[in-house]
Amino acid sequence: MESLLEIRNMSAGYDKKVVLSDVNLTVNPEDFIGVIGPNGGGKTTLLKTLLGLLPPIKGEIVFNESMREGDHHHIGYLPQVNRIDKKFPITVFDVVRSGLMSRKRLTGRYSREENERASYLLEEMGISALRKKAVGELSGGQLQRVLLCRALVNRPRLLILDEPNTYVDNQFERELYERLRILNKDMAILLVSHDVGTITTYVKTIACVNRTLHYHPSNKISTEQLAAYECPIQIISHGQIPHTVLMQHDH
Ligand SMILES: Nc1ncnc2c1ncn2[C@@H]1O[C@H](COP(=O)(O)OP(=O)(O)OP(=O)(O)O)[C@@H](O)[C@H]1O
Repeated sequence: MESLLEIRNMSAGYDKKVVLSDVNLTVNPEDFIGVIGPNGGGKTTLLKTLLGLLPPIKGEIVFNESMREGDHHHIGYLPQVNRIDKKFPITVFDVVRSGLMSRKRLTGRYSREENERASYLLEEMGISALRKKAVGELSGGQLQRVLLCRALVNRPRLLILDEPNTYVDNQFERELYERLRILNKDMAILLVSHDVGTITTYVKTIACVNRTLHYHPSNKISTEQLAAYECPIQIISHGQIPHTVLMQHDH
């Protein structure tokens, strides 16, 4: 299996409430997939199943051998910043290292390489000076940078980002998307976004999620196609859509 993972005929949901059904998706190492869909369509549910937080009701997710390390999958995850408890008294450096948690459990402490990796990422992201700060003291943009370091510290083969354009910091948002382009040379990326403009600018392919998943093997998508996938653009978009990036139906 050359792909990183395959979702096969999966249904997922909560307490017998099926949110997603018949989901099939193959994620390859070079993929940059934008995940879009209306509110409540099941995007977060899909992420939860990939992260192993929610077992499929039906079907399965098959991970490539290279994605597995004990019970740990090589997935880096950047949560929505508003899902983070900022009152938690933990330093920036420890948050970054917490991305290594499953390794630490084996030995009880971090190796020199792991500490160096965490320091390197802080340096890379231009936030070394924040190393000893408590996360509660950070701005939204700073916190996002820290969380991206955490997502990358374990050298993931797949990076999952949940709605990064809810970032408060516009400069970081631009920086982030440029950074993702570079990171995509080394890892697959799955980006959940409400911003169709961003999606079509940066991603390579699109997954429309609304009760099921329609895979669109291009980053150009017309409003007609979105409608056919039951992902009408008015429902998805929260802001203005730069329609130049959307394919016209006669193309
Ligand atoms: N823990 C839960 N228990 C029961 N139902 C849930 C739970 N979490 C989500 N749901 C329901 O599952 C459906 C899909 O929700 P999900 O959060 O996956 O959608 P989404 O596409 O991520 O939406 P949004 O764009 O608003 O974040 C919704 O109807 C939601 O109410």
